[in-house]
Parts: sequence; structure tokens; C-alpha cells
Amino acid sequence: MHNDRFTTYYQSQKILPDGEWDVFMETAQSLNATLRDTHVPTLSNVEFEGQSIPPPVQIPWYPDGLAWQFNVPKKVLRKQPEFKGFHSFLVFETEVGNISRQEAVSMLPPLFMDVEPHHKVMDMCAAPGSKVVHHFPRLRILTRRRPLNSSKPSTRKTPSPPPRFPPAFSSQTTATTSARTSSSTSPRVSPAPALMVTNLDASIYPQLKLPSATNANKMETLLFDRILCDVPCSGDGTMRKNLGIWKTWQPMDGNGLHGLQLRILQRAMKMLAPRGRIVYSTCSLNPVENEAVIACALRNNPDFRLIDVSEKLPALHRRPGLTSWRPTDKSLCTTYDTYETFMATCAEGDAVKAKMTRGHWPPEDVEKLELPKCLRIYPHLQDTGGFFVAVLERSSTGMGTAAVEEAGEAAPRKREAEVDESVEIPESKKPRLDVDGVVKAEDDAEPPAETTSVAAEAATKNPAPPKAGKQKKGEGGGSFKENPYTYLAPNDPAILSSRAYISPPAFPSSNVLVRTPLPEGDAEPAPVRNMYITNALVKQLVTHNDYNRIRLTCAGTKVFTKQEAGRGADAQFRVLGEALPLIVPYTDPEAIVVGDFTTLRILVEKAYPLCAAFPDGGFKDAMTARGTGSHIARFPRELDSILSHDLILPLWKSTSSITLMIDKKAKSALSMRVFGKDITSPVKEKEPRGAEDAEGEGGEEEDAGPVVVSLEDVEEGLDAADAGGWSGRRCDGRRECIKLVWSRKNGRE
Ligand SMILES: C[S@@+](CC[C@H](N)C(=O)[O-])C[C@H]1O[C@@H](n2cnc3c(N)ncnc32)[C@H](O)[C@@H]1O
Repeated sequence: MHNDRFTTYYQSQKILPDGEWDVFMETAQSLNATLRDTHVPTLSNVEFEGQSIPPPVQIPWYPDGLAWQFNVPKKVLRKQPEFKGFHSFLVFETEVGNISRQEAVSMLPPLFMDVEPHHKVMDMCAAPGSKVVHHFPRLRILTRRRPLNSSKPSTRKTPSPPPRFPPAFSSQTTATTSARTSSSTSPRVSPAPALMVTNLDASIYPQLKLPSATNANKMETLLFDRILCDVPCSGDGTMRKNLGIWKTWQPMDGNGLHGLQLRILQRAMKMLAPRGRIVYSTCSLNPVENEAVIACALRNNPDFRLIDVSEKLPALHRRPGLTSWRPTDKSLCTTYDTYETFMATCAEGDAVKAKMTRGHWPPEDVEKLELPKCLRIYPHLQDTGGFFVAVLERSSTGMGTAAVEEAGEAAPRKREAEVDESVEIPESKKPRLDVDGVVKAEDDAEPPAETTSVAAEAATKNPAPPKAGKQKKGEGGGSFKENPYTYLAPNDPAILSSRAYISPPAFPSSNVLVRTPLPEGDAEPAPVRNMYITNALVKQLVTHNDYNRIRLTCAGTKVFTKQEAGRGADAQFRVLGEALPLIVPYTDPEAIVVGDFTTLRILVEKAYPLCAAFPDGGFKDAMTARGTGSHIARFPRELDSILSHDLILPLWKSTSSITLMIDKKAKSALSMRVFGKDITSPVKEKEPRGAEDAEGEGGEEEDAGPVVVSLEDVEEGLDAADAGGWSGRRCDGRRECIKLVWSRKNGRE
């Protein structure tokens, strides 16, 4: 990230000694620097089987050079040594979420959102989640004062003021989650204190209520500052990669999706705050899915206009939106100039079959809508997929602007479903509209049936998520069976037991929630296993909206989890690595143990290094003096030039060993970056028995500390080997954390 004002101001304040500014700025981009300075030079001038292989190049239009592109056959990645190493780097960094791989143009919509840290953001169709991650670097500015796992703890004794967490929302569907997450209903986004994930049909998204800012006794509806509508589409812009589309493409794909796309966009329009912005995008080239949708939405909502974004991303080659197009039906024989000519040729019922409505055609006042302000991206322009983006803004008053008002006069202003007027649609299939023409999406509203058979069409390509409150198991994503969201009292014993890390009262203890099932009858409440933290707005929304109604699948970020402490000791809460940026600002600096480079190597290399394995001195002494359980360690960059910044990592001390408590893949990624290769040992490694362990049968296993691996590892392990030797338990019902309880059956651990 770069900001001239920031640079000028802070350089003139001399907050850093001479010569340190560049290092300071580099820190923010350390991963990109690793890629640029370490990998790209080794990948230049590479030959494979007599062919020169081009190195990765930066995508010219992506801000700050943070996006890269390379075209290399799989064979090269597998066999050519430099590319093989680069591939491992990519795989590990992707696994831990530092890099995300996607079609270049898919990165466009978030760039046009102009999200600011205080914004409330909604992603209407978030699954599988690759665009949500692009909002976060900006949204997280305030949640992470320092980069993840790289912060230098404050030297102040007084805890820092609480971070402000901006809110983000995402509506998503279950059906497109990748195979890896198919058991989960969440898109692949990392949770954050400001994030809620709901699983609903975006076209009937319910209103979210929260107490009025001016009158606490009143409730008001949440309006968003930014909404992304990356809608389900025919996807024909991806034809370069999805070769199957060449076989199956037909105009009905787009015709059928138009209605759903329009309903999703118009629902977003109703949820947007004055002066707010909507980015509408598809990876389709079809004007019926693009300009036609925008035209209908603008005519029905005169308080919206298209924004001119021609100055934005100047290096992006684009073409303007169309002002004329000619829809066609299945026969493809004829394209029709107007809706009327189409209807004149139609036998009764054909229009419904063709899924065509008046809204598929350019309206008469098309010029007034300024459709050329939309962006069309074509594959040949810049070696990308095909894409469409429109950026819409709501007027400051919520009233129509002059130009659009005029356009609106020609249109039936109050009817969202203008597009359906001339098509005979069975009563049962019509959406229920409220007085403003909004599809009813409240508790009392029946979820509307599709206006045409668009949903059936959509379902084949992008299966829609289940409808609010009406699901049965197996119906579009399964039943909704989440545990309730319960905020703990600030003096709850679970929170108090985490005091080792946090310094109340500054820590926002009242924003800690748990997901334990409600006790039945007189039964004792289930013990707390995990604690999550949310920002204040998410707390308000969770407390004032029925989580079943909004099908809330995730809120906030997990910060503490219960850990068995070994034989004879009570279970304790341990802090999670991904929560450290949130927890460290509240942690007494004295509580953080400092390690050196050798210590870090031992922790990365060994799964359960014995306490005795560490060199005498600082770290070992400090850890010896501490009790068993969860600890936080800092590895300062000054100690070795290889570290470009401080690392802050979670540890677990058992009676005999000290374990680095990060996911195995994160550990490998860390190892690749710090040591240039993966020096980690397999989790199944058997540690030599130390003197302290020799006290009893099986003592080592119980004392060695937990193993944290990903679900995939377990699944692979179970698939690949005789499963009899393993038993796994999901800690939180999600993919990221597995505790393995192992036995010695079959001689395996
Ligand atoms: C173009 S994709 C979105 C991709 C996503 N923005 C990303 O970057 O990962 C459209 C998604 O919308 C989902 N979808 C389909 N019908 C939907 C509906 N009625 N409401 C919400 N999402 C829907 C599809 O399953 C698909 O995952």
C-alpha cells in the first residue's frame, strides 16, 4: 500500500532513524518482496526441454504490484527444479491464506468497491469466497495494527486502546464450496471480528435490525455502504479455462439468469445507504446478463446512477458497456429487434419457455442510462478472462437524480418486476411485492418463487442456497443446524481463565461469544470449548436478529480454544495463532517470552522438541520458569537478518516439551520463508524419550502436547493408511482444527 500524504507526513516527523524508512515500508509487503526478490530472479532464464520458460510477471493494472501471473505447463511445475520450488512456495502460502489464486479479472470488483475501514460491506454472493479476501486487506487495517504474526509488542505497560473492527457481511450459498470444504457451509474466508457469514438466497435477503443510534428504544434497519453483487452467471467469459462451456453454450443460459440477477441487484439497492456504492459483476459476455440487468435496475430505481470509473486502474484495457443488443431464443434462428417483434412471432406460452421478458431488450431511453460507463473486459485485450463490471451509486438523498428521474418517468417506477409484465407467469411463480415493489424478505414473507424458470437454470450452474426458514435436509444445502451464538458475561470463568494473556478491563470481554448448544431442561450448560470475539456492531446484530432466520453460519474470529493439559492437569484455554494480532495489544509485554533464531529453528524443525533441546539461556530459562500451558513467543528481527520482521507465535508447554502451535502447513510456509526450505518433520515423528518422560508408561504421548493438523491431513491419512490406528475429533465443526488422539494400534502413532 502507498499513500503520498502518509509518507510525506511521517518522514517529516522523523519517527524512524535515517535509512530505516524503506525497511519499514517493505515490511508491509514482505511476502510480495519474497516473491519479487527471491523467486522471480531464480525463475528468469529458465529452460525446460529446450524451451525458454517465462518467469511470473506482475499484472500491470493491479495496485501496488501485488498480483502476479504466469503461464507454465504443469510438467514444468512438477519437474523443473526452480519452478518446483516456486510451486511449493505458492502451495504453502496459499494453504495458509497469504496468497490467493484466481482469474485475474476476478480481482476487479473489489478494486472498484473503494472500501474504507469504517464501511459496512455486504457481499451478496460470496461463495466460494475469493473476492471477500480482497476486501479484507482494507477492512483489517484497523483490526491489525501490525501485520499478522509480525508485530512488535507494545513496550507500554498500559494496554493499547481497543482496536476498532469494521463490519463485513457475506451472503453465500453452500453449493459452490469446493470439494475440500464441501462439508462446511461457509465460503473459504477467514473469519474476522467484523465478519458475519449467512447462508441465504440473496434475492430475498432479510432486513437486519439493530437499535437506533439516536433512540435506543427503537430498532432500525442496517444499510450498507458498499455492496458487491458478483452474481451467478452463464460464465461464458471463462471459456479460455472452462472448455466445457464451448460444448454446452446456448443463449438460454443468459436468458434464464437475467431475472435472478436483477432480483439480487435490486435487493442490494434496497439495502444500500445513501451515497453508497454497488459493484455489479459477471464473468459473462452476454448483454442480457449485463447491460440489460443494469438498465432494468436503473429504470426501476431512479435514485441510482452509473459511476464513471474510466480514470480508475488506467493500465486496465477495457471497452465501454453496450447500448444496443438483440436477444434471441433457443432456436437461435432470429434475433429480435424489439420485445414486440419477438412477441409477435411467439405462439402462446413460447415467451415463457424462451425465458424472455421486456427487460431483456434495451429500453427506449437507453441513452439516458449512460451504459457505456460499464466496463467490458475481453480476453484478447490483456490475456485475461472475459468480464463485466458496473459501478452504481445511490444519490445522497435516496431521491432520483435529474437524468435518471427522467428515465424513470418512462418506466413504471414502483414495479421491480417491470420485466415480467408482458409474460404470462403463473400466479404461484410470481414474487410477492410490497408497496415499494420490493420483494418481500421479512419474516412474514413467503420466499418468492422464481419469476420465470430462471432459478432452475441458475441451479444447474450455480445452485442457489436454501431459502430462509424453509429448508428441509437435502434441499439446496441441507438443514440449518448451527449452535446458538451466546455472548459471555465479562466475568465468566472462561474469560477469567484466559487472563494470562489479556489485561482487563481494556480487553473487550463483553464481545466474547461461544457456540455451545443450549442445555436441555435442567441439564448443566455444555462446557465452553471455544471463544470467539466480534466487534460491537456484529454483537448488536447477533443479539438483535434471530440467527436461525438469518441463517448465520459464522460470526467473529476464534481467539481461545480449550486444550487438554496432559495427565493430571486441568484443561486450559490456549490462544490461537491467528488471534494473536487481536490479543497481543492487550497482553502484558512481560508475559511474552523472547526467542532467538536457533530456538525458532528447533521449534519449526521438531514436532515436540523437549525442553532440554533448547540452548541454555534466555528462552529456555524463561520457559522453564513458566508453568505448563499456552504461551506467546516473540522472535525479534534484529537477532538475525533473515527475519525481515518480528514473529509472534503461540507455544504450548507440556511437562516435557515445547510445541509451536501453528497448523502444520503454516509451519511449512514459515519454514520456507525463513529457512528457504521445509525443515519441518512429519507430525508422526516419534520424539526420543527424555529423562523427564521416562516416568511412566505412555507418559510421553500424554505429555508431548497436542498435534494440530488440517482436516485434509487426517482425511488423507485415513484414506492412505489403515485407519484403525487413528482417531480424530473435530474441535469446532469446521475445517481448520483437528486434535488427534492417537493410539498404538498397528504400531502406528
Ligand atoms: C460468481 S459466483 C461468486 C463468486 C464469489 N464472489 C467469489 O469471488 O468467490 C456466484 C455465486 O452465487 C451463488 N448463488 C447462486 N444463486 C444465489 C442466490 N440466489 N443467492 C446467493 N448466492 C447465489 C452461486 O452458487 C455462486 O457461488
